[in-house]
Amino acid sequence: MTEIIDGKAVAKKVNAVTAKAVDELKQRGVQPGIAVVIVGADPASQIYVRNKNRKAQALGMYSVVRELPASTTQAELLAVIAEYNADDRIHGILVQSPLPAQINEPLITMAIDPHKDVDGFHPTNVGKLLTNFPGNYPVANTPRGIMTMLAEYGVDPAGKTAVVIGRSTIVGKPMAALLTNANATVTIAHSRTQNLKALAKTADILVVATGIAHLITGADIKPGATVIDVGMDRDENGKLTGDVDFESARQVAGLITPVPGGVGPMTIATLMQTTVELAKWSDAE
Ligand SMILES: Nc1nc(=O)c2c([nH]1)NC[C@@H]1CN(c3ccc(C(=O)N[C@@H](CCC(=O)O)C(=O)O)cc3)C=[N+]21
Ligand SMILES: [Mg+2]
Repeated sequence: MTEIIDGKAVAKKVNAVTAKAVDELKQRGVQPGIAVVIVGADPASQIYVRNKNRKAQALGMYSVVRELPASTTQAELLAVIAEYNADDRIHGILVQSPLPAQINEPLITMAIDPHKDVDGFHPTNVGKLLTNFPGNYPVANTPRGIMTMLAEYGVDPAGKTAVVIGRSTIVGKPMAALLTNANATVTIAHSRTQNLKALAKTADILVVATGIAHLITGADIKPGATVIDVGMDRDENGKLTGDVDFESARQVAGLITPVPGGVGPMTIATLMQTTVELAKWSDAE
C-alpha cells in the first residue's frame, strides 16, 4: 500500500515546536527576526515572500520584507545586506532568488554574514555540511525539511540506495550531502545523465528536483520506494504540479509526497525553524 506523505501535517508539527522555541527566546529577551529581500516584482516570488512573512508573524517572530525595484544595482543590494548584517533584530537574512541579470548572485550569497545565512547557501555553511562539521550551522531548508519528513515517516536512509535528480546548490547538492551524512549510498543525476530513468528505478529513496513537470512516472520507480517530489511546475491549466506523475507513481511507490502539500510547506516550516535556531545560537555566543 502506498502512503502519501503529508507535508502540511509535518510542517504543522515543526511549526508548533518553533512557536514554543520563539516563546522561550522571548522570555530571555530575544525575539527571533527574519529579513526577506526581494528584487523585482515576479508574482510567484511575491506570493512566497508574503507566505513567509505571514508565517513568521504567526509564530511570533519579527519579520521584515524589503521589496526593491528590478533596477536595483549590485551595490545597492550589497548595502541592504550590510544593513541587516549589522541589525541585531535580524537573525536570518534571505535574498529571494531568482535575482535580475545585473546582480551577481554568488557575490550576494557571500555577502551575507554566515551566522545570518538562513538559506544555508553561504560557502562556509555549505562547506560545513559537506564535511559533516560538528556544531551548529544553517543547512538548506528544502533538503533539511525532506530529511525531517523522512524521519517522521520512519525512513532511515542508512544503507539505502538514494538517487537525487538535480544538482542545484539549493536542493540537489545539499540533499545528496545530507543523505550521505545519514549513510545512504547516493547518486546525483542531472540533465546529462545517461539512462536516467533506469537509474531512478534503482532508488530506494528518489528525490526529484528538475523543474520538468511529470518527468518521472510509475514506470521509473522501484516498487515500494520513497519518492520525494521537489517540483513546482505548472500544468497546461496553470495549476501547480510536480516533477513526478503522481497518479502513476502512487501505484508503485511505498511513500510519496504530493505537490502541493509536500515539500513546499516543509520548506517554509524549516525556514522558520532555522531562523529560531540562528537567534538561539547568536544569543548563546
Ligand atoms: N533565497 C531563496 N530561498 C528560498 O527558499 C526560495 C527562494 N529563494 N526562491 C523561491 C523558492 C521557492 N520556495 C518555496 C517555498 C514554499 C512553497 C510552498 O509553500 N508551496 C506550497 C503551495 C504553494 C502554492 O500553492 O502556490 C506547496 O507546495 O504546497 C513553494 C516554494 C522557496 N524558495
Ligand atoms: Mg509541495
